Amino acid sequence: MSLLIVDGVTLGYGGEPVLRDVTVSAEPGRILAVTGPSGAGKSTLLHAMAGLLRPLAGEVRASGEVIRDRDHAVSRRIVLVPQDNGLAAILTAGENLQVALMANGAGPSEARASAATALAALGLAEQSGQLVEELSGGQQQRTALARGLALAGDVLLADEVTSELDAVNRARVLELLRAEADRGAAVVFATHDAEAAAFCDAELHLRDGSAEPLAIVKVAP
Ligand SMILES: Nc1ncnc2c1ncn2[C@@H]1O[C@H](COP(=O)(O)OP(=O)(O)OP(=O)(O)O)[C@@H](O)[C@H]1O
Repeated sequence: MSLLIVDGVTLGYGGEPVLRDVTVSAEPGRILAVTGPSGAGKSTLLHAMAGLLRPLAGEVRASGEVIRDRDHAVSRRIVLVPQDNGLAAILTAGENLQVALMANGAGPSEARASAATALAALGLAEQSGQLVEELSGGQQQRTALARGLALAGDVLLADEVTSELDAVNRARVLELLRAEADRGAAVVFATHDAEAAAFCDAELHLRDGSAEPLAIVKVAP
């Protein structure tokens, strides 16, 4: 399992940096909440952790290795559940999981079984054969998380994975994030939801405007 370290990272898209000099670590067995208002840079930080966005300064390391790009992050078993779900709309829920699992080295029958288990854990057993474009927003969100959990990575980066869920499913997702940490993964959870953040072990709060220094407002003992 990997310790993911963000070390003095500055991130941006060409203009003023979105985040400056951010340092934080995501530890195996723990859930780190990344909070802050809309536009504060939560997704930007997760994208850098996932190798999708190259830092302007500083570095992201997993188990001591500097993450170069997304392919490298995938090889270090860093799994991203993106805010927009990233599902293929013309495939079924089950196929979305199976394709990802097979790309990750599973054989077809193992992929089918793991996909079924992960969808069932999210209450989506009945939806496995349904096209993603026919699923509700919340069902799509749960399918994307099921795919991320099925990949059983060393690091799970979950971007706003409860925003479209009712109370029952939100509680279910938080329990599954906890189980993922208990399995030994380092879990990073970007969220607007203060109650969900309180469920996590530590919190990194990003300030709007982002020129302000960042504060870790809660760190578990
Ligand atoms: N691809 C991009 N190109 C240019 N600017 C971007 C890009 N992605 C994000 N930004 C900008 O970076 C800033 C932070 O965006 P980001 O999506 O990281 O915020 P967030 O905290 O995740 O917001 P939300 O809670 O609304 O999802 C915003 O000002 C946004 O406009």
